[in-house]
Amino acid sequence: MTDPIIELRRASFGYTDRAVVQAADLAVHAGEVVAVLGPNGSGKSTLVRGLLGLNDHLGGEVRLFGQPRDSFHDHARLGYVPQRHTLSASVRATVEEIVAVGRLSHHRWWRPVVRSAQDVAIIDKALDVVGLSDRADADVSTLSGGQQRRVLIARALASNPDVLLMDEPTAGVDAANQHVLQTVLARLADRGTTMVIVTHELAALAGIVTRIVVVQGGHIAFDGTPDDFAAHRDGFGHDHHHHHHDDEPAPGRTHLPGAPSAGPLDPREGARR
Ligand SMILES: Nc1ncnc2c1ncn2[C@@H]1O[C@H](COP(=O)(O)OP(=O)(O)OP(=O)(O)O)[C@@H](O)[C@H]1O
Repeated sequence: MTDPIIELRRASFGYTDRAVVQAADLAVHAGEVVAVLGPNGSGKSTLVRGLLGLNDHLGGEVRLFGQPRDSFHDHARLGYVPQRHTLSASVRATVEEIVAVGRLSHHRWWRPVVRSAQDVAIIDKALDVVGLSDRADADVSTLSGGQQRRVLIARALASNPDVLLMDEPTAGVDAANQHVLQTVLARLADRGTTMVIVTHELAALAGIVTRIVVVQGGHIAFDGTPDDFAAHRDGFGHDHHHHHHDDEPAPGRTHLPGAPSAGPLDPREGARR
């Protein structure tokens, strides 16, 4: 078996000297799609950000692609879509320009950035995967929140990462756009993309997820297959049923078949076509 892409051994992460995630053991291998579940404040974001080096590493080991994280510098291999992040309204850039930023990590900083034919092809492909090819020249400030999250996923994809880490990619997104995002994630899973997805919406990822990790009170309380999870879920005190307000689909709404075009459920979209 090859080295895990991500490996934590008794790893603790937190903020200054407060350990939020404690003694976490986790190994993610190529091709896995891992859903990270758990109640609000349990430490899911802290875990994902911690393994990326974005908060304090307070103990244990973190290895990326078989190397200790401190000696790992090939950051383009990790794509990260942060939580509740949309693009600032003050950004004056087109969708395509934002996605092109994902290519920067493949250019030497001391050379002028000239976009190669390969860059262009990868950018086009990333836009296609998230269903935004037809909006490539649109100003990002004119896109809905859900579309902006898809731009950020495309930007992460454009760096051709070996693993994509996403923190609640469907949070704060309306039902129609959530369905589009689900389609995007399913397409990525079909292509064999390794993913770690923090979510409160496991049902939306059914059929995609190969493994479930539950974080509770800063500890990994469960790590197993979706079948094991289904068999054990009553042991988790129903915490994972705790819906995040942002992620809760609007009552009475049905998902539109035939994504990726978000369609008439999002009035903002229709107005702009
Ligand atoms: N930047 C920060 N500085 C200090 N404490 C923080 C910071 N970010 C998070 N925390 C604390 O860490 C704990 C875990 O937060 P975290 O965001 O990891 O939880 P989560 O499981 O991702 O929650 P949610 O489902 O609400 O996104 C919380 O007690 C939170 O207050």
